[in-house]
Formats: sequence, structure tokens, C-alpha cells
Amino acid sequence: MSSVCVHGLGYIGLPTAAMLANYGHTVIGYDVDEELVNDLQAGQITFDEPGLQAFVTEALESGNLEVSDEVGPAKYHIIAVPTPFDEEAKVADISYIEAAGEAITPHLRPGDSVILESTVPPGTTVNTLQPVLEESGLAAGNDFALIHCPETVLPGNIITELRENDRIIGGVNGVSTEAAVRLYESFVEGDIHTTANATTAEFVKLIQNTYRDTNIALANELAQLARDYDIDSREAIHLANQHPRVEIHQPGPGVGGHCLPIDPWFLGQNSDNLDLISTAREINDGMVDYIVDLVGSTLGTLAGKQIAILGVAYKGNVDDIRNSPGLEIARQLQSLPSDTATPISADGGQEAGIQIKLHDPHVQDQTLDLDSLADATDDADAVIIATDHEEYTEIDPPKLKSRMGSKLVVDTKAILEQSTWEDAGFTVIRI
Ligand SMILES: NC(=O)c1ccc[n+]([C@@H]2O[C@H](COP(=O)([O-])OP(=O)(O)OC[C@H]3O[C@@H](n4cnc5c(N)ncnc54)[C@H](O)[C@@H]3O)[C@@H](O)[C@H]2O)c1
Ligand SMILES: CC(=O)N[C@@H]1[C@@H](OP(=O)(O)OP(=O)(O)OC[C@H]2O[C@@H](n3ccc(=O)[nH]c3=O)[C@H](O)[C@@H]2O)O[C@H](CO)[C@@H](O)[C@@H]1O
Repeated sequence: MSSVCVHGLGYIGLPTAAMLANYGHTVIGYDVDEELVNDLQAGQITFDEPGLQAFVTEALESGNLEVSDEVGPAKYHIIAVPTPFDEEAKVADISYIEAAGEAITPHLRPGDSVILESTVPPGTTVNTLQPVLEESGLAAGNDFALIHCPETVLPGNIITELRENDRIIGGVNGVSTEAAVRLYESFVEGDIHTTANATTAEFVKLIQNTYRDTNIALANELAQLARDYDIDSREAIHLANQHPRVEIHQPGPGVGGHCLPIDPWFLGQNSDNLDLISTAREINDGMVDYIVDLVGSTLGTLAGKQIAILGVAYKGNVDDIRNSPGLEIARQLQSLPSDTATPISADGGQEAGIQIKLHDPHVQDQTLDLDSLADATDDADAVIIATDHEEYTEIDPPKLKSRMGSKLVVDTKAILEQSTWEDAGFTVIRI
């Protein structure tokens, strides 16, 4: 068993730290966010992930996981800090990686390993992190191991996937790769694949998410084509997928989250060869406009209408609102000409404006003005289901009908029983 310091205790770092601790390693979980550190020290996790609270409690109670606001020496340092994307410049912000490297450098000893798990543009491990760590006077590959090991867990199923997914491990040399393999094989049940260098591992991670994003763009374009031919895109995709070599994804209101809308752009950081990939991004981002237009044309006008958006998390059964399509729809409605829109958080009252109400049973974000389901849909002219939360499949159509002003439901995730809703008197538009 080893000593490990995990840098960053968010969606990735916290489950990883708890996993390592529950497999017997001695783990320091370090984060720069003092409030988060205090909450975790008190045993309280701050985001919604099935099974995670109990998993973290187990790790803390075993004494193997200590949450700290200080970096400590450790045989392995794992970096799981954010790598946000600058929308304007279309470049990754790797300053958090540099800061993590600077925090590790004073503690780095010969024989230690530094593993970068954050998703980064190809070349970041070698070109950005390595020089920072070598400020210690130690050489990567010779004195300490340096590795990229991307994380591929699916939010909503993190603990299972952390154990069961295959891992890609790419060190700056073979010794580095082997050092990381020894750590991951202590808890990973999937296969461990090694690559000749760290840059390949970075690239592999990015093309996994790019594959998914591009495939969803195809589904979104097919959904628009299907509507032009007055056919059900979901049925058509389902039937097409009966072919052994066809696996089209599902259309929706756009692609949200911290990964799929961002990672494809990382591939273009040092290359001009994004073409299909950037078009796919535009198609997925364009779904918001498409849905707003559909609502407007079905209602005749958006002026004076009250629209309820159900689901501001980026996908079903999670609380993460990063790049949320539901919020983007709200922003889009808000940015319509000023005589037809009111701010997202407005509680109504402008006669000519669009009134936007938001509801989400999973999201606690205090900066959003969220309503109960009843308040959000009371007198609504249209309901847009923007997230496939389980709770929305349980909405009772007659009860909703009695509350709403008119009867339009846009089901962007195709989670409602269309015939039941139509029988209840609703106009249902499925994407
Ligand atoms: N969330 C996912 O589903 C997912 C999946 C695979 C990969 N990733 C990648 O993993 C990385 C982390 O993502 P996340 O979703 O866990 O982010 P997050 O924002 O949930 O957590 C990151 C944490 O790092 C902390 N932090 C910031 N700077 C720090 C520093 N210098 N030292 C220590 N802690 C610091 C923040 O306070 C925060 O708590 C990103 O690169 C992301 O792209 C995320
Ligand atoms: C390759 C892959 O699987 N990567 C996963 C992904 O995790 P994620 O939670 O971001 O991924 P999704 O569940 O795909 O959701 C993203 C958005 O796409 C919408 N969507 C989805 C499927 C579909 O057919 N049609 C859609 O419209 C959905 O509603 C949501 O808005 O990135 C993580 C970080 O790198 C990975 O770790 C994780 O493995």
C-alpha cells in the first residue's frame, strides 16, 4: 500500500481519494477551496452522486482518508483540478495544472510519481507540467515518474466506473508508466492499457469524448431531418441501430456537462485540423436555437408567454449545471428582443415579456431562482423538458393540464409516454 496525495476534491478527485483509501492506501485529499475542505472534514460531501456519501464516510472513518488544506509528501500525487475552457479564445485554461505542479514541487522526492488525471490538450503533461515539476531539481522519468492517466467515469455512475472501466496509462517513459500501473491495479478491475507516451494518453481521452459528441451531433441533425419528413426520429434511430454496425446516439436539447462540449476543442489547441469536429460542436450548440424556434412557431409568438423549463442539470439525475442545455434555452429566451423577454430569475409581471420559470429537483444552486414544479408550471404556455430526470417521467398529465394555461410540452429527451400525454389533451413535440 502507498501514500497518495490527491489534488482537487471535486467530481473526480473526491471519489478517487475515497477509492484509494477504501483499498487501503493512506490518502491526503487536498483542495484549495477552504469551505469544501471544512465540509469534507465534517464528513459532508457537496454534490449529488449515487453512493458517494457513504463511500466517503467509509474512507474517512477508516482513518485512511484525511482531508486537508495543505499538500503533504506522498509516494503518488494525483492531480484532478479543473481545466476550464476559454470560449472566446478556444483554449484550455491550464493555470490550475501549473498551480498544482507548483504545490507539489517542494514536496517531490526521488522515487515519487506524479499522475495527471485532469483532461488536457495533447502535450500538456510534457510541455506544461513537467517543467514546473523539474523546478525541484529532479528530472521526470529519471528521478520521479510522470504520467497521464485520464479519467473516464460517467457522472451518475462514478464509483462503479472508477473500478470497472479500463484505464489508459501513458508515462513519459516506461518506468513512469509501470509506477502508475502499480497504483491503479490495486483497485481497477477493468483492463489497464499502457501507451508509449503521455501525449497519446491525453489524445485518447479527447477522442473518446469527441466520438460521443460527434455521434450526438449526427443524431441531432437526423432529428431535424426527421421532423422535416414528419417522422419520429427516435423510432427511426432505434430501427437503424438494429444493424450490427450502426450505433447512432440519441438527439436532445444539446450537449452539456464539463466534458463533451469542451474536450473536442482541446484537440484543436495546437492543430488547424478540426473540421467535422467543430461542425459537430456547432450542430449540438445549435439545438437550443432550434428548440426555441420550435416553441415560438408552435405557440405562434413568444411575446407574453410563460415558459417552464424542467431540468437545469446538464443531464438526468445529476445536480451539475455546467454547460446546461436547459439554462442555455432560458438564456436564449432571455436574449430575445427586450420587449419579449425578462431575466431568468424574474418572477414575472412584465405583460409583454416572456416569463421563464425554472424547476429542477436535483439542483440546489442558490444563484438560480428555482421554483417548485407546481409554481413553475402554473399558467404556463409551454413546458420544455430539458433533462431526463426520473422525476419527470412521474408527472401526472391531467394534474399538469389543470395548472397550465395552454397545453404544449416539448420533450427534448423523449421520456414521456407520448400517447398518454396526447390522450390527456397535450400537444407533445418530441425531439
Ligand atoms: N466531472 C467529470 O465527469 C469528469 C470526468 C473525466 C474527467 N474530468 C476532468 O477531471 C478534471 C476535474 O474535473 P472535476 O469535474 O472533478 O472538477 P471540479 O470542479 O468538480 O473539482 C475540481 C476541484 O479542484 C479544486 N482545485 C482547484 N485548483 C486546485 C489546486 N491548485 N490544488 C488543489 N485543488 C484545486 C477545486 O477547488 C475543486 O474542488 C477536469 O480536467 C475534468 O475535465 C472530469
Ligand atoms: C465517452 C463518454 O462516454 N464520456 C463520458 C462523458 O460524461 P458525461 O456525463 O458528460 O456524458 P453523457 O452522459 O454523454 O452526457 C453529455 C451530454 O450529452 C447528452 N447526450 C448524451 C448521449 C446521447 O445519446 N445524447 C445526448 O444528447 C447528455 O444529455 C448530456 O447533456 O464525459 C466524461 C468526462 O470526460 C467521461 O468521463 C464520461 O465517460
